[in-house]
Amino acid sequence: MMIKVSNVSKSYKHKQALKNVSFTIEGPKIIGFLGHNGAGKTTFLNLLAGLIAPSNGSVCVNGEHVFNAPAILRDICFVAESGNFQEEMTIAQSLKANSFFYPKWDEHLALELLQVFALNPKDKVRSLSKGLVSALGIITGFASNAGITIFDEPYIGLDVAGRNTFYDLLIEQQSENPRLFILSTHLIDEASELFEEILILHEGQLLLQKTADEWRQHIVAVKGGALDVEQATAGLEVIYQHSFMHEMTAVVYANGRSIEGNNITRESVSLQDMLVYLSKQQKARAIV
Ligand SMILES: Nc1ncnc2c1ncn2[C@@H]1O[C@H](COP(=O)(O)OP(=O)(O)OP(=O)(O)O)[C@@H](O)[C@H]1O
Repeated sequence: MMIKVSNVSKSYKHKQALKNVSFTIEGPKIIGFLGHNGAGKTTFLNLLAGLIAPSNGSVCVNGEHVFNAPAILRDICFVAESGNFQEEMTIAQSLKANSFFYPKWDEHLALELLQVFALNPKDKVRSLSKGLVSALGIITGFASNAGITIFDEPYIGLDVAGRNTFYDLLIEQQSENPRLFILSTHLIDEASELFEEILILHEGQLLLQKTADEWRQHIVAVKGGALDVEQATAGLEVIYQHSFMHEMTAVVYANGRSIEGNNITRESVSLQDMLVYLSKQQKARAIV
């Protein structure tokens, strides 16, 4: 599956949620789609699921626009943050309705996962706790077998055990039946080992797109005296830079180059920290 996003902007009445965003993702792969509150993640995921149209630009899957394209949408399953289920249906009815919609639906997996999450198929969606609605979303997402499966904050209300079950399922499904999974979550460090590629949005703009290897091996925080750090990182892509007195921290994309110098330290950067660095850098740029 290939998603091509070209110059996409999306405005609501008083708010521009996405600003000229372009990128390409190719799967199968597990993608981490990250950003602070209000960054535009859900807006983009709604666009990708064909639920809303962009104000400008295009979102294409395998070369076709997703908006108003019923055939493509049968291969894209969007599990929304709030749980997009009919409240009056029972769990069994909800799963049945989805099985009619998604041509590659895996009934056997759906039944197995009902037991894993201890859901009673006769219960009405309306009666479920937040965690159990999340479980129903997780079951629907995996059983849909859709080429693109999107989980937007899939485990609200689920405890650690439930979240670990989700992570295990994601790994198991990706090895048995590889798909393009897109996962948007605030629990970044918890999920970061799963991601094969990361996209970070900030205030409607794409700040970073890197594979997990690029991020783990090549993104480095260099700390030390300002002149030493500047010298050691000269010519590299700077993700974040901050000086205080004569000390400096620079987070750089080393791209295979070794970073040498006197009186400097080099540290790897967790994904959670990178998100913080990126948004601080954006704020600093906005002030300048
Ligand atoms: N239907 C809407 N009408 C008006 N503004 C909206 C609407 N949906 C989203 N927005 C605004 O667009 C911006 C992006 O929102 P969006 O929900 O896409 O962000 P997000 O990254 O998913 O945030 P969160 O992590 O908090 O869910 C926010 O400022 C939000 O208030």
